[in-house]
Amino acid sequence: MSEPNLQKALTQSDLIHPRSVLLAAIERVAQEIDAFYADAEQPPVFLTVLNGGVMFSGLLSLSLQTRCVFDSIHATRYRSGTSGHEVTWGKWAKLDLKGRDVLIVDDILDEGRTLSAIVQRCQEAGARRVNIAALCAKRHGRCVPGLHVDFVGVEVPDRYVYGFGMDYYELGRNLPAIYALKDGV
Ligand SMILES: O=P(O)(O)OC[C@H]1O[C@H](OP(=O)(O)OP(=O)(O)O)[C@H](O)[C@@H]1O
Ligand SMILES: Nc1nc2[nH]cnc2c(=O)[nH]1
Repeated sequence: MSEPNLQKALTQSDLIHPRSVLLAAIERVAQEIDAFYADAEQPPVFLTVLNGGVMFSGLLSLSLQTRCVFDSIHATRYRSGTSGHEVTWGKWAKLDLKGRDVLIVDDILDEGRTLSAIVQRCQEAGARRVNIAALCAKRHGRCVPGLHVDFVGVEVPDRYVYGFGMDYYELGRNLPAIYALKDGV
């Protein structure tokens, strides 16, 4: 493949969700999360999944009333490309998750293999309750059976998407909207 070119990719993509729609969705998700944790006995662990979850995580956390403690992990399956492989772990949480409520915060639910692996590791670490917030979820029937995402911002089509944290060959993460490559690109 030739050097990835973001400007060219944008000409071969559709704008799916503009910034205004994403910001409104994040506000709604924050309210849902606040309602969910209203009776929590201890601050949940707000666990950001690097790298793509960073923009969603930052905006979401600033809109939450819930008092949280913050940590992050890095899990990747796409390794700077547009197709998935097995999950590779970078960093894991520094906090002890034993007995804690954990809210996993990620950019996208696609096939759900990354989120499934993260949930499993949190459970193995002794988390009391594990829930998931994702900025977007892809519409298709290939998601890991049994995986439940509790809080979803927006749906995206079954195409490669990027922007608002998500990369196109590591480019475009700071585009303030979500784009999808056209089929066949
Ligand atoms: O549902 P799946 O098909 O498993 O894919 C979803 C995962 O893919 C993305 O991470 P990615 O591997 O692109 O890593 P990055 O966030 O560092 O770019 C995203 O952050 C999810 O964790
Ligand atoms: N950037 C990006 N990362 C993903 N991880 C899983 N699916 C996708 C996708 O469509 N785009």
